Amino acid sequence: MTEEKSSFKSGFVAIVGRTNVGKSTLLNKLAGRKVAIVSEKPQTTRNKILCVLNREDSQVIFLDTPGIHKPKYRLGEQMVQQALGTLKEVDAVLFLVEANLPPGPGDNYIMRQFQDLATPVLLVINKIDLVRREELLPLIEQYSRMYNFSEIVPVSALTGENLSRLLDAVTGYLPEGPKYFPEDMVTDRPETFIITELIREKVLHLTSEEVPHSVAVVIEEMENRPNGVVAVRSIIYTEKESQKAILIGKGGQLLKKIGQAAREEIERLLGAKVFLELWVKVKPGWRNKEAQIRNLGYRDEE
Ligand SMILES: Nc1nc2c(ncn2[C@@H]2O[C@H](COP(=O)(O)OP(=O)(O)OP(=O)(O)O)[C@@H](O)[C@H]2O)c(=O)[nH]1
Repeated sequence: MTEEKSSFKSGFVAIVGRTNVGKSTLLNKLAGRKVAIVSEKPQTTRNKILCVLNREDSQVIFLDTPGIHKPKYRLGEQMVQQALGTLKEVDAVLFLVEANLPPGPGDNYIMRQFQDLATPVLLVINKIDLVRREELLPLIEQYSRMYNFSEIVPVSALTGENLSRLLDAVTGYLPEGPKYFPEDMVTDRPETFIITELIREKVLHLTSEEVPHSVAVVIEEMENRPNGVVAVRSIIYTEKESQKAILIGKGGQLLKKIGQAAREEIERLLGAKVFLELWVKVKPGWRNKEAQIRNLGYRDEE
């Protein structure tokens, strides 16, 4: 994890909205040429990282949560529950609607998922270039009667109007945190990268200075099991036997703690149950960079 000044903010933001509201257009415009990561792989039961937006003082990771949208076919209860779990755990939710249409059944369906949700929901009224100003106010009033939105931001994803205001608003809901992704990274496996970083972060938090910051984490295997569990096998490389012993701890206690803490966060990221297997190996001179390169080149059997 890159060291940042304490005021750096980062977090996860779920984007929801029915088809055609302009989700892709918005993301492309927000990311501009700075898009670091776009995952093309369709993932039906897992949260998909849509893009990672880097600003000077923040990093926003936008997630898609497929189970929230009005189902074209009957979604499994498990998938809906997972999606709702995601909404609970992200730092903010962006709910996209269209300025040129009144709230419809698709919008209502999504808003019903927000009931009892503590996460701030920002209403983004898109396509304001299609309506006159005086039409906007009644629409804003209509939506605010339907749900207690934390903020309402009218934008045009097409022209870019008000998008910087939207980003400022979103950043306001992010906690202080690390830069999860390097700015120049381009990969279609962002999850793999972030999982190694989460494990590494737990190692650093739960060990003393005797274990240097140069531990490397590699994902050996990642598999989506038919029961919806994502199985991850990961190796933590240390430089010396003594460091390995520290990491494992008495009776394996520390490694267990690291695994538990990392697993909870990986589950939050993927929106799925995770089975995490951690191994510690000694490899003198193993540099972190090599681990990253290896992870970026990671492939699964498909
Ligand atoms: N006038 C106008 N058109 C927009 C705006 N944003 C998106 N559109 C148009 O709306 C249509 C749908 O936009 P998309 O970005 O594909 O919508 P989406 O929500 O990603 O759609 P799905 O992928 O089907 O969920 C496209 O024709 C866009 O050009 C906007 O701010 N103003």
